[in-house]
Amino acid sequence: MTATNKPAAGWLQALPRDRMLGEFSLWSADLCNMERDLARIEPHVDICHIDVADGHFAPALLFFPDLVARIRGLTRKPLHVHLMVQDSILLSQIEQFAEAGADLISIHVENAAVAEEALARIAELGVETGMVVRLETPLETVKPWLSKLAFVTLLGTAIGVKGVGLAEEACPRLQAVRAMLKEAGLEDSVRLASDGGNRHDTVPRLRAAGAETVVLGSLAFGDPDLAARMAWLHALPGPGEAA
Ligand SMILES: O=C(CO)[C@H](O)[C@H](O)COP(=O)(O)O
Repeated sequence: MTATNKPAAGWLQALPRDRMLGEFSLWSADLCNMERDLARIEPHVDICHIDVADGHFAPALLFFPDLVARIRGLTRKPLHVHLMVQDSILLSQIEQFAEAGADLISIHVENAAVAEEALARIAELGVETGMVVRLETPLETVKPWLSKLAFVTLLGTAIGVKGVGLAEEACPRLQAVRAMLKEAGLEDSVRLASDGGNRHDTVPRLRAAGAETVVLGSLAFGDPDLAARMAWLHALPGPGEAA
């Protein structure tokens, strides 16, 4: 595959709305065997999720543009870049990850001081716009931005960690944002995602609370049967649907 494998404009709107989608977090791939793992997930994954962290905004140092450009050449699936970086470098990171081939770039609501310019730039670059909310951040902070977004992600754990369980408040927070979207008439235009703590027992609860996509780390890369994992995910009943 080559860089020409980038999905066409409108890819996000073309994804089904009547079933839960699976984003796979490439942080949980075998980092020394990324090409092998990308080939294994290609027939199954809905969106590839790429965490970028600068060691300040979030504790880890994760992914960089040249690596994402290489990944772009190895997959036809959409690349969602989740930027966990300080305000001062946000715009430059947006430029670099868009150039590398990102299809959706999410910034944090906690980047509020530069968020307006950042979201405008993401859109100008022809990339879908997303925003992520840390677990401890009040949900009202995302409300003013909703009309500018195609994607909202709520963290279900502390920022920038993996291997930890879902926080109790994750499901009520999803329900609250789902209600906010409905009230604003944006339910059909903004997708709601949950990132962190996604396990076999927590994902059905997140789906019932209104999550439309979940970021899977070990639940995907540790599963020998991805076809069955995705069939399970796609069949989970949504809010108000019978189990
Ligand atoms: O992006 C993430 C954390 O920010 C993923 O949720 C992370 O890769 C989770 O891994 P796991 O589900 O194995 O804990």
